[in-house]
Amino acid sequence: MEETGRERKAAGPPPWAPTKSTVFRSYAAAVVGDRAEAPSARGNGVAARSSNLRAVRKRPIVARLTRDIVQTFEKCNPEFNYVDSLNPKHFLTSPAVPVHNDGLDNANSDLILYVNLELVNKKSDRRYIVEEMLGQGTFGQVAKCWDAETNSYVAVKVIKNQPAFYQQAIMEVSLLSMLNDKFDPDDQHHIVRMLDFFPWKNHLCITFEMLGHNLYELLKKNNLRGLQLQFVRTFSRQILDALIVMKGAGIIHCDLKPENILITPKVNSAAGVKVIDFGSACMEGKTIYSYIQSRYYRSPEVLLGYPYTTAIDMWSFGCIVAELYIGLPLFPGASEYDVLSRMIEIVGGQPPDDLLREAKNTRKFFKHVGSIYPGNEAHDGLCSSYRVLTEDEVEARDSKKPKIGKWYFPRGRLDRLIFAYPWKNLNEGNLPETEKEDCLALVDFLRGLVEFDPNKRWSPLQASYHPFITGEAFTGPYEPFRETPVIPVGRAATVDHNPGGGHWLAAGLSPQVVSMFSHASIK
Ligand SMILES: Nc1ncnc2c1ncn2[C@@H]1O[C@H](COP(=O)(O)OP(=O)(O)OP(=O)(O)O)[C@@H](O)[C@H]1O
Repeated sequence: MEETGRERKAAGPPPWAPTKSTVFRSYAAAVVGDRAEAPSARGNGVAARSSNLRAVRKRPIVARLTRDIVQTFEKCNPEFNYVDSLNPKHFLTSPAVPVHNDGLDNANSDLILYVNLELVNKKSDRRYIVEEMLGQGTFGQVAKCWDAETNSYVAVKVIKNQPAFYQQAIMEVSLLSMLNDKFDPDDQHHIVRMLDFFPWKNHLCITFEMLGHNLYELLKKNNLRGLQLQFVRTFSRQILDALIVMKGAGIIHCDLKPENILITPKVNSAAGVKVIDFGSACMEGKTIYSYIQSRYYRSPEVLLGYPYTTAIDMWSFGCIVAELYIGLPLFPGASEYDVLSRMIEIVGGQPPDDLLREAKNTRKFFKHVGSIYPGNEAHDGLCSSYRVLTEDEVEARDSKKPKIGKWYFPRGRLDRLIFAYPWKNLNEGNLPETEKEDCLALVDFLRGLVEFDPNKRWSPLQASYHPFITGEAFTGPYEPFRETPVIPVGRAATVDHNPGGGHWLAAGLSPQVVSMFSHASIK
């Protein structure tokens, strides 16, 4: 049941499939008061403050004292000759021991980055000067660089020097160029902008606009206490906007999580976010890998090995919305079994029988018992033929206990959880009317996202009409309009008409996005 290397291999995982998440350790350490030692989810412990001259610019006193320091030395001593190569390097990559690629790469095939290293697009002669590390991930490293041509900072992702990573990075480049150029030419839909890409010393480098902290970092800064509802709403609306565009393009992100949603520099003092990291993305209908998504945000159909669609991103999105509100991941399972057990306990019910019948991994988690198990009875009045395995049954089968993580919030159903937050033993009755309505709307919103059945789970467009998003009064459970199957615009030949466009505009969608979804009908 655990994610052993052998199991990953058997499932035909891509080399970039998420490794055991360190996020949980990070949260756990933080929650038990060991925040100082909590490793960053992105392992950017090597990120160092640069001491180079460019960085010095940011500190005015030091800047004044050291400005033109080389020229000053030269004036004092005509013999003085500054040689860049003798300057001790301030390494940003860890480990920085040269192993491969003529000593340019470390043992992990990462280019050894140091302050002031130049990454050059030889075709355009555009130079990016490395300043500090922003993050180290599965694919490679992301460094903050100075773009001398535009006099601005950019984020450069330096992909590992290995063919599989290179190939998948090419996919990232092609999907993102399609999203940027064709689906979001005016940069209105909260998707990161790719600015450039080029090979450098056998590494593919992808340049992005420079964004701010990711949402996990934001929650950490807030002591994992969750955000005010207005920010949860604003961020949710913007992420949905990006998801609408992605679904229209037929692109599944496959790794939506707080670390991949970055805060944008404030425009008119308005808070904003953008979706990043299309390094695991694929086209709908061309799904190759079964081992995808980070564990806490992994959808039931991916856990169970069932064919997946853009609906898996909506599951992850639901997990993110809940996490933004409560400050902690909704399903921080230590193993896939633990994640699924938490889903069943928090959401209530279980995946539908037809999914369990067809999924490849059902036997890892469920026992076939005949039509007697309550299963989804509370939802659809039907008994299930499948019962989830107990921990003892898993242990007896695997000869080891399944890994089960701690619970950092009160156990119970989603509605109780939202109403009880911030765990002050509140119940619905204690809340002021306005907050109660907000909470009811949030619970109802989440209900449509963390829905076990991918066919019933709301699409991004359907979710975008929920009162939690539109800000309309919440008067009762939301019934989404019926959406006819959409041929993703990425594959459709033309977009010819726009039924119900006016209505969609009322939901705050731009005419451009509305025009992309001319295939949906509003009932
Ligand atoms: N445009 C950007 N601006 C600022 N920081 C960025 C940018 N892009 C990435 N980062 C930082 O680098 C981290 C890693 O980026 P990204 O997720 O693209 O790399 P990755 O190798 O695919 O990571 P993972 O293996 O975790 O999926 C992000 O969480 C973020 O903190």
